[in-house]
Amino acid sequence: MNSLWLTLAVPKGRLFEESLDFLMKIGLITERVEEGRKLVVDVGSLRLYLVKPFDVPVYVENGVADLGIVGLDVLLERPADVYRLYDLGFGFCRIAVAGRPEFFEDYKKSTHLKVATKYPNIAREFFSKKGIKTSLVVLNGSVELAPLLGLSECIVDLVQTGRTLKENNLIVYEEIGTSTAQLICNRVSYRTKRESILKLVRTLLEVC
Ligand SMILES: Nc1ncnc2c1ncn2[C@@H]1O[C@H](COP(=O)(O)OP(=O)(O)OP(=O)(O)O)[C@@H](O)[C@H]1O
Ligand SMILES: O=P(O)(O)OC[C@H]1O[C@H](OP(=O)(O)OP(=O)(O)O)[C@H](O)[C@@H]1O
Repeated sequence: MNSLWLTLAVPKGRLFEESLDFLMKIGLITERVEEGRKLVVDVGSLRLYLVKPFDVPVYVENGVADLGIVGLDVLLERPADVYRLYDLGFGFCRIAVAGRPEFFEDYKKSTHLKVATKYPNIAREFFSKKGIKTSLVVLNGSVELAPLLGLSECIVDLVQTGRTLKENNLIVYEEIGTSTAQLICNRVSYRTKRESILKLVRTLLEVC
């Protein structure tokens, strides 16, 4: 492995293709990589680790990967001791509170809410700043089902096109924030592989 070799944790799933587009655009890779069963892929001067989105900061924080690509939503939910090098711009979505239209007036008056979410820390912090107590129901997906079935009064989830909310007759109550993909870096790698990383950042600033 030469000194130019960098390791990068890439999120599988929704952000995968755009992450590769980005790597191609800045010339770090010249051929596409398939999202298959192979989890370590050497391409160009990079070693890619294909991991779950929520695991990207874990690999970077622990120094197993020098760099990572991850949604801001993940970093807000699980803060990691890493450098945030660059906002890559893709993977835009909103983090929002949503629920049934009929409950909206009660929502605005509530001092205690039952909230279903995949983002318990974001939800807790948001409502606690507003002085609202929460009972959290942590789910792993299809969160929109919770208010429909009475499991919660509202949800905190990602909204991109708004289609999932619409198809389930839910509305956005409030926006908490937005999220885009971020390039993150291990703190030690930033020093020990400074030359390669700064070269990458310079290219990125020229091209993006
Ligand atoms: N509409 C959206 N819904 C979910 N994630 C989105 C959306 N738009 C952009 N993203 C970004 O994509 C990331 C999630 O990707 P993906 O949906 O593949 O993973 P996941 O749902 O966390 O994983 P898995 O489905 O494997 O449990 C989010 O962290 C966010 O940054
Ligand atoms: O506004 P939209 O464009 O409809 O996107 C939002 C939906 O996409 C995500 O779910 P995902 O597809 O990742 O499935 P999941 O519910 O299993 O997490 C998110 O949790 C919303 O449910």
